Amino acid sequence: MHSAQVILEVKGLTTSFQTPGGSVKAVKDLGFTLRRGETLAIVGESGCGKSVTSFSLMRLLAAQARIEGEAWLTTREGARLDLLALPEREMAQVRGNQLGMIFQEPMTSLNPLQQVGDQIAEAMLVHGICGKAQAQARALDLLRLVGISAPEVRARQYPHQMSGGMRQRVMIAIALSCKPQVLIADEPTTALDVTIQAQILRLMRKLQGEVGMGMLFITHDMGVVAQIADRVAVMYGGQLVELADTRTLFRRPLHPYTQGLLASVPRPGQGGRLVGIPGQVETVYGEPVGCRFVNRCALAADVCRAERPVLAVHPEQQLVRCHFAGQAGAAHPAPMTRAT
Ligand SMILES: Nc1ncnc2c1ncn2[C@@H]1O[C@H](COP(=O)(O)OP(=O)(O)OP(=O)(O)O)[C@@H](O)[C@H]1O
Repeated sequence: MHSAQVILEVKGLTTSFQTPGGSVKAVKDLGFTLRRGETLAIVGESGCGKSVTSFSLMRLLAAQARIEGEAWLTTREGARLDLLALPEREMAQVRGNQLGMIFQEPMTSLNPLQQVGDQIAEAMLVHGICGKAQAQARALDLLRLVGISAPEVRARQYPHQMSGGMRQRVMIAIALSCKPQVLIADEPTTALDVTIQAQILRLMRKLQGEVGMGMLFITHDMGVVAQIADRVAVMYGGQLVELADTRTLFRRPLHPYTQGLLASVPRPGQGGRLVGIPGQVETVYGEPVGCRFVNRCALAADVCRAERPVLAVHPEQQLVRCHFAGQAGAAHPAPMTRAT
């Protein structure tokens, strides 16, 4: 995996919004790489900056958002494009083509008035991937690929005639139709029940293996992370606080926030109470001195209020932003299982 080609390289991504209360840096100096065939999960509680990260990379935020930094995508043809600097006309060609997307609620992304087969074909036509007849034939192949039986019948249906799980499969078919280099999946299974969720995760993992794309998987659910991710980026207050391969992170989380997230995952057969993280994510205005997690952290000391912790490299290439990284020990290592 580690020798595979880097297809997305994000450096210093910072996204801010001007609000009546001041400037909010929803994402601050975020950096990571994504390799071909790799899944990187971005995790954290609501409000930590996951969605702003994905919308910044896709450049789908409202005009008042200010996005800084670099995000280099390697195209199928081998060109390197900075997604944050491309003129909008070129970005529109990249979106849905080199860069696929799936969101939490397919009903808001699918057109309720168009048959699903036509919606899948349209993505290919818009990007000039092939002609109409070929796009329609390929739409049926894609429906089959994502596990929808009787694709000839289903292709003529409208979104409301399908179940939630089936609509999400259609969204995946649309996202895969142009064979993207990178797929951004923002909470794609959150609205589904656990059985369907497991099916969709298995499907995404399988298709990723076949297509070879890199996947940025945004979720707040550590159980889902264990099933799908090769590496995990943990975000808090808009910042990366820990980055490690999934096995290392689950076995030996070093940041108190990651330890708290893992401690709040139910563990079969263990009984006992779930331990939550006290307090909640606060909106960060301006440039606070010190650690953004300080008000919720059991290890907080004077240095945490006075000095910003930097992202430091620990053994096994684990990146951690904490003055006391690992000092609470891997207090709550959670079990790790994979769907595939
Ligand atoms: N348009 C906006 N104007 C001002 N602040 C915003 C705007 N959009 C997002 N934010 C702020 O950015 C921060 C990060 O939000 P974001 O939606 O990325 O969180 P998230 O981790 O994806 O949460 P969720 O899982 O609930 O979607 C939050 O503090 C939010 O209030």
